[in-house]
Amino acid sequence: MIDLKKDFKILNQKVNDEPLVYLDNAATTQKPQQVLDVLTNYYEHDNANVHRGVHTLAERATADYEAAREKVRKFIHAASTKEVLFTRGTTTSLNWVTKFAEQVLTAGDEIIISVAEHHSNFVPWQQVAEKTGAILKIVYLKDGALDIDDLKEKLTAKTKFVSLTHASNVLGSITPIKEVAEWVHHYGAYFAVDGAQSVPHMKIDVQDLDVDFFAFSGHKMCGPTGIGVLYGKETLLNQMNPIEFGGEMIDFVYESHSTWTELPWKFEAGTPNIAGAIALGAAIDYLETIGMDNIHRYEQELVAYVMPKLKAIEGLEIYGPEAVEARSGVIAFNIRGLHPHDLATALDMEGVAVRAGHHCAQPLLNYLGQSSTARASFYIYNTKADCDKLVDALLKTKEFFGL
Ligand SMILES: Cc1ncc(COP(=O)(O)O)c(CN[C@@H](CS)C(=O)O)c1O
Repeated sequence: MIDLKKDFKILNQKVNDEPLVYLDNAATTQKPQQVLDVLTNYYEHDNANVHRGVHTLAERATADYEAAREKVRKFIHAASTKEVLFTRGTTTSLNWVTKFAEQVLTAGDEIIISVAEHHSNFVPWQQVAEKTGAILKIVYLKDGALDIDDLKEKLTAKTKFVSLTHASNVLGSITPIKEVAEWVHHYGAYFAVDGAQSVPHMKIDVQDLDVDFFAFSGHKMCGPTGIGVLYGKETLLNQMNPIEFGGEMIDFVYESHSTWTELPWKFEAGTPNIAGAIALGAAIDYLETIGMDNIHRYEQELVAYVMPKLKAIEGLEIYGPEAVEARSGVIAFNIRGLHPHDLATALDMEGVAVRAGHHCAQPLLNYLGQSSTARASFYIYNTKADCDKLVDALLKTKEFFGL
């Protein structure tokens, strides 16, 4: 991978007099100049509301907005732009899926999620189970990843929804979505996938995976915050009631009732995040220039490089699958005798930015017997020198605390 840092001015700064080493990409990624320029250019030259005006700027803004939707469609290989809904991000997308679940679930139906889910794919399902009387079943782990046998055992004729993360934001484990989809559909259930930590890092083909819903966030893939996507099969989105009501999503408003417009706009009430969507399109262009397979391969190279060095640090415990090829670029770890927050603070003193906490995955941390961990997460602009700086800063931290 060529050194991409030149596209990311933000990375060219010192933190505590040390060069910044940004390793918190699972939280949010940095934005290349190419994306920032598109965002600025939109506001400087094309800004207007979409689908509502015939004047030139409105036509240009609408064309740019819908071109971004087409870029998303192509990026995830959806069959139609009708299946690409712009949302605020993964959390909103998954909440929308549970609104559809509320429509179709009845008491006694079963929902399956895993213990490794992010809160945005855990709490909404708790809520919909409570509202509908459906039963929420949890699948557990084996060797640091989803236990497929446990999933198969828990699938029954009563299973109506399965919702799983494609890649864990803590374990770095990657779930075999295509295999799971076959099992889920064999039982006649719907399958939703949380793609927040997979879409930025690997090629996604929603038709090949045969998922019913797929959610992801723009800010985790070089795009701005506030824009995300919910992919849904057209047949299901046509059955789904609108989530928000108002302008744009209507066909006709009578005094007595209203009718809805066609997909995808049925789900886009009000003025959308026009600039965010257009900038997400620019982020997709940027990532496609590098190539998603190249990105996945490069991240696995970094993980393969750093893992032995981390494992050689006495007292450092790593969570997640052993095999590098079963992992994304997320590595959660703890050092015996050191609170993760103290560890992350000490690393920050060395210019190294990692996350510490429960990573919005408290059921998982509890299952691991931990209240919190530190977490390093790599992306396209990280280098082996960044890996070496992480290891060096960890050793200095251990020395500082006399561990
Ligand atoms: C697997 C997974 N699923 C959903 C989300 C939510 O994404 P939003 O863009 O915030 O809606 C995230 C975001 N995880 C961040 C913030 S907690 C992390 O540091 O791990 C995620 O990792």
